Amino acid sequence: MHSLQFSIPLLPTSRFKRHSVRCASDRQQLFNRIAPVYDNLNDLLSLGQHRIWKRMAVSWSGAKTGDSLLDLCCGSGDLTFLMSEKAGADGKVIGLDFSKEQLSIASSRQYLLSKACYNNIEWVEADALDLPFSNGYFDAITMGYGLRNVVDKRRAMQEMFRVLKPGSRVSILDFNKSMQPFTALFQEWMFDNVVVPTATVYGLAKEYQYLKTSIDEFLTGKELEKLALDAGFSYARHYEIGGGLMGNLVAAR
Ligand SMILES: C/C(=C\Cc1cc(O)c2ccccc2c1O)CCC[C@H](C)CCC[C@H](C)CCCC(C)C
Ligand SMILES: C[S@@+](CC[C@H](N)C(=O)[O-])C[C@H]1O[C@@H](n2cnc3c(N)ncnc32)[C@H](O)[C@@H]1O
Repeated sequence: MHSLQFSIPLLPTSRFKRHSVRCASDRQQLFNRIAPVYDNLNDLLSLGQHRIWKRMAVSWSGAKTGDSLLDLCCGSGDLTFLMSEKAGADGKVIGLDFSKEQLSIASSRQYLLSKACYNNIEWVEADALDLPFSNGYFDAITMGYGLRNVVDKRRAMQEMFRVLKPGSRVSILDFNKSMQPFTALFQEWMFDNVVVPTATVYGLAKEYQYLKTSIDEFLTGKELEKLALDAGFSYARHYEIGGGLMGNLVAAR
C-alpha cells in the first residue's frame, strides 16, 4: 500500500515565462520543473485517489503476463510500474517521456522500490508524436494524463494506432471535461480554491493554472471517442470515473 508522504520541497520562485504554455518546449520545461514535487502534490491534492484511477486505466488496457507494453508520457512512472507488474519477468515495458527530469525521478523510484519485476522496464526519452518503434509492436498502451498535454492530439492518437498490434488496446486516462454543470462547477471550484492556492505555496501557481486551462481546452468524452475512431481504431469508449472528474478512453485497433 503506497504511504501518502507530504514532505514536499519548496522550489525557487518560478521564472516562468509570462506567455501561455503553448509549445512543446514550454510544456517540456514545465514538467521538468514540477518533477521534484509532482508525485507528492498529486497524492496531496487528490487524497491519493489518483492511484485508484491509474490502476483502473492499466486494467482497461488488457495488459497481461509476457506482453510488450508501452506507457506513453510516463512521467515519474506510476503507470509504468503498474504495467511492469502486469507484464512480469517474461514481459517488457517501455516508459516513454520527453522530460529528462521526470524520467530521472522514474528511474530513481525504480531503484528505491526495487521490485524484481521492475527489471523489465526500459525508460526512453522521446516524443510521443514521433515514436521510435516499428508498426504493430505493442500488446497494450497506457497514457496517463498525457494526451491533454501533447501539442497534437490527432498525431499522438495516430502514433498509438501505428505501434499497436491489431486487436490490442490503448487506455488513456485524463481529466474529464464534464458536461454535467455541478461536476464542472465543483472541478473549477477545487482548482480555484484548493489546487492552485496549494501549488502557489510551492512556487507553482502558473504551472497548475496551466493544468486548469488545459482541462478547459480539452476534448469531451464523445470528442475523444471520435478522435480515436478517426485515427483508425475500430472501437472507442470513454468511461467517466472519480465522480465524473476523471475519464478513461479505451480504444481497440
Ligand atoms: C494525477 C493527476 C494529475 C496529474 C497532472 C496532470 C497534468 O496535466 C498537470 C499539469 C501541470 C501541473 C500538474 C499536472 C498534474 O499533476 C490528478 C490528481 C492530481 C490533481 C492535481 C488534483 C485534482 C483534484 C480534483 C480536481 C478534485 C479531487 C477531489 C477528491 C479529493 C478526489
Ligand atoms: C501530467 S504528466 C503524466 C505523468 C504520468 N503518466 C502520470 O500519470 O502521472 C504528463 C507527462 O507527459 C509528458 N509529455 C507531454 N508531452 C509529451 C510529448 N510530446 N512526448 C513525450 N512526453 C510528453 C510530460 O513530460 C509529462 O511527464
